[in-house]
Amino acid sequence: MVPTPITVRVPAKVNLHLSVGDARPDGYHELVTVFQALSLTDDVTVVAADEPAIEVKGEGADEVPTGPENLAWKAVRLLAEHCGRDPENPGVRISINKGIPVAGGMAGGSADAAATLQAVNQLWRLELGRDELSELAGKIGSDVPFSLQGGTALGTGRGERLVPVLARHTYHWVIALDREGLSTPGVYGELDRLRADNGNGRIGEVEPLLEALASGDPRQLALLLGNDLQSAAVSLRPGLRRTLRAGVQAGALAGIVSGSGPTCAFLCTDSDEAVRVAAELSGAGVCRTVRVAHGPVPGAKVVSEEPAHRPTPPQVHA
Ligand SMILES: C[C@@](CO)(OP(=O)(O)O)[C@H](O)COP(=O)(O)OP(=O)(O)OC[C@H]1O[C@@H](n2ccc(N)nc2=O)[C@H](O)[C@@H]1O
Ligand SMILES: Nc1ncnc2c1ncn2[C@@H]1O[C@H](COP(=O)(O)OP(=O)(O)O)[C@@H](O)[C@H]1O
Repeated sequence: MVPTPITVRVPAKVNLHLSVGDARPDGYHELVTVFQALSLTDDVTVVAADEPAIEVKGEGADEVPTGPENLAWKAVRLLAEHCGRDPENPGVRISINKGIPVAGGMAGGSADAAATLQAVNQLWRLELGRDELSELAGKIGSDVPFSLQGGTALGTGRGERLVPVLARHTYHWVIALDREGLSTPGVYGELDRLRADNGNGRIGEVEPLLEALASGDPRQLALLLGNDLQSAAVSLRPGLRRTLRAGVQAGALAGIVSGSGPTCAFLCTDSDEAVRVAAELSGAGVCRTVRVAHGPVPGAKVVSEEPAHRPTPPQVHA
């Protein structure tokens, strides 16, 4: 029988609010964050195969590991252990098509892990429920549970404890990608260093932002976007200051570094304005490339389940 591949589409995220507490004894920082899933996506396809393998295509594919460090592999191994299969020989081939910038603070690796959990759950007919998958997701990385869930959500703990948030509106974003990524632990470490040196300021409470999301007014939301990691990302990549300024000068309501950066996200009033801001920003020469996106969008979702080699349909000639 021809094996049936399963493809899951999974979104990037931006943190609308990212409040970072002190480092915990385990090295992680206590967070209060609001995630929003955006329409930049990766597609992850899994198929049963004698020889396990991983293939990565699309934007930034060269920078993504194809060995055991790939978070998609970690997801397969974890799921294999969980259901009593051999994690060394799970019999799965994975193909990742990247649309989410790599090492950009948009949780691309986490997204691939979430998509793989979802896809392999279906491939092996495990029927694990949402809560069980989310618990496994949290073992892979702090952002993985959100990539599964999508939408808009409040995250606490390491970011893995989630509560959905009411968001009444579709928000329109311009995403400015930088030439090179930043390391997440490196940015957290830089924040600790800045705080030890000068008591670096902290963003306010999350409640006003939650109220703005409930109201659905992008102008109100724009005033409340905040990210404690932004100063650390800018300290490591000073050029981001110019990018953030250029987006607002181009007409965005506000700009923010996405998570640990260096991607910058600009909130716009509507989709036409986002296209206009994107065009102007791409001409300003402050970033590698520019995308438009909207959110919230759903989390990891199966988009196709079809035979790998579909018979060619008969050709009809006019
Ligand atoms: C900063 C955020 C914001 O959503 O994402 P990115 O912007 O990088 O995508 C996350 O906190 C990143 O989450 P994720 O990328 O899943 O991180 P993990 O694999 O769990 O941890 C990688 C490293 O980041 C640091 N880390 C992560 C989460 C956290 N709450 N405190 C931390 O200090 C630790 O040094 C940890 O070893
Ligand atoms: N499937 C994957 N896609 C992208 N990066 C991955 C993947 N698996 C592991 N990585 C590693 O994770 C690092 C962080 O990538 P990514 O998750 O895209 O960014 P961020 O943590 O900034 O959101 C990359 O530099 C890469 O080495």
